Amino acid sequence: MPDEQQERPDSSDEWAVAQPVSTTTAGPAGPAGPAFSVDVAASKRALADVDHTPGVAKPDPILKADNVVRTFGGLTAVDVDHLEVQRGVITALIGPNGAGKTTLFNLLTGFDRPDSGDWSFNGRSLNRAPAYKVARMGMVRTFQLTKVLSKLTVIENMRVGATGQRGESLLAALFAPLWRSQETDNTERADGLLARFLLDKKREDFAGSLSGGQRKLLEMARSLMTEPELVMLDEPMAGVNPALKQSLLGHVKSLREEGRTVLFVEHDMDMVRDISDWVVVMAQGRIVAEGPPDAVMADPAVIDAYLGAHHDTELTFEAEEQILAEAEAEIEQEAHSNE
Ligand SMILES: Nc1ncnc2c1ncn2[C@@H]1O[C@H](COP(=O)(O)OP(=O)(O)OP(=O)(O)O)[C@@H](O)[C@H]1O
Repeated sequence: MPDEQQERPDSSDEWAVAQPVSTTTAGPAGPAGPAFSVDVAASKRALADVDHTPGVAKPDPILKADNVVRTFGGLTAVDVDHLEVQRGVITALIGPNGAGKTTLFNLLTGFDRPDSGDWSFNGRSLNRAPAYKVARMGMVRTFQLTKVLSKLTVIENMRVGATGQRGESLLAALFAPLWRSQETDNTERADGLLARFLLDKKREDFAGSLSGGQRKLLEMARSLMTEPELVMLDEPMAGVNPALKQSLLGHVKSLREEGRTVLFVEHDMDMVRDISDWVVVMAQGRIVAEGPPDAVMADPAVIDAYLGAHHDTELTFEAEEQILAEAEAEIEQEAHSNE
C-alpha cells in the first residue's frame, strides 16, 4: 500500500469534521498533479505477471470481494467467489445483459444489500456500509441512467456531490465561519471541475436541460467532488454521441493519470479495448474470465459467454460445407417426415 494512503476515520461524523473536501491534493482543473501518488506504469507492469484466471489475486488490490451473493426470488443475480481490483489502473467489467454487473456495483457501493459476502476497500471492510459512507471512504460510482437532479442547476448539482462537509455536523454548525470557508472551497472546486469537463458555460442551467452526454459528464464531475480514490462508472458511454465519446475517453484516462483507480461497466467494446488495462468478464452472476483486453476478447469462452455461441468469426471452406450439408440433411428429414 502506498505510504501516502490516508487513514480515514471510520465514523462518518468524525470524517465530516476531520476531513473537509480537499482542494490541495489534485487541482481539478489546475496544474495536474496526481491526487494519489500511484506509479501507474509500475501498476500496469505488475499486471503482466498475473495469471488470466477468474478471481486471480492482484499485486496491489484496492478492492477485494469474497463470496458475494445476491438473489432476487429464485434468480441468482450475483455469485462472485473472489474478485480483486488492481490499484492505479483501469479495469473494465464486461458481460452480456443480465450478467449481474450493475447489481455487483450496487452491492459494492452500498446501494444494495447482499444475501452474503465480504468485501474491503484499502483493506477496510465495507460490509453493510451505506453508500454515503462508502463515498466518504474514497469509493464513488456513477449510474447507468444518470442521477443528476434535473431541477437543480449544474453548480447546485456539484455542491450536492460534496460530502464530508463540516456544515453537516451539529457541532461544527456552531462554527459558521469554518462552514462558510468550506462552502467557498467547494464552490471553487466545483468550478474547477466544471471547467475541466467543459460544463462551465452551463453552470447556471438546469441539469434537466443538458444532453445525455453532458449529464454523463456532470455525473462524472460531481463524483470527483469527494476526491475519490476509486471511481466506478456504470456504462459511461451509453447514450453519448460519438463526438463526446472521445472527450469522455480522455476524461477517464485522466482519472488514471491522477493516480485514481477506475472500474467501469461497458458494452462499447471499442472503449474497453482502447482504455482498459485489465478486463473482468461476468456471465450469469459469476466471474468467468479475466485478463488484458486483447487476451480476453480473443478467448473463445468469453466470446461465447458474451455474444452467444454463434459469433461471427470467419468460417473455413470445410466448415461452411459441413453447415450446408447439415442444413440440407435437416430439410430433407423434415420433408420426409411430412410425407
Ligand atoms: N431489483 C431487482 N429485482 C429483481 N431482479 C433484478 C433486480 N435487479 C436486477 N435483477 C436481475 O438480476 C440480473 C442481473 O441484472 P443486472 O442489471 O445486474 O445485469 P447487468 O449485467 O448489469 O445487465 P445490463 O448489461 O443489461 O445492464 C438480471 O436478471 C436482472 O433482471
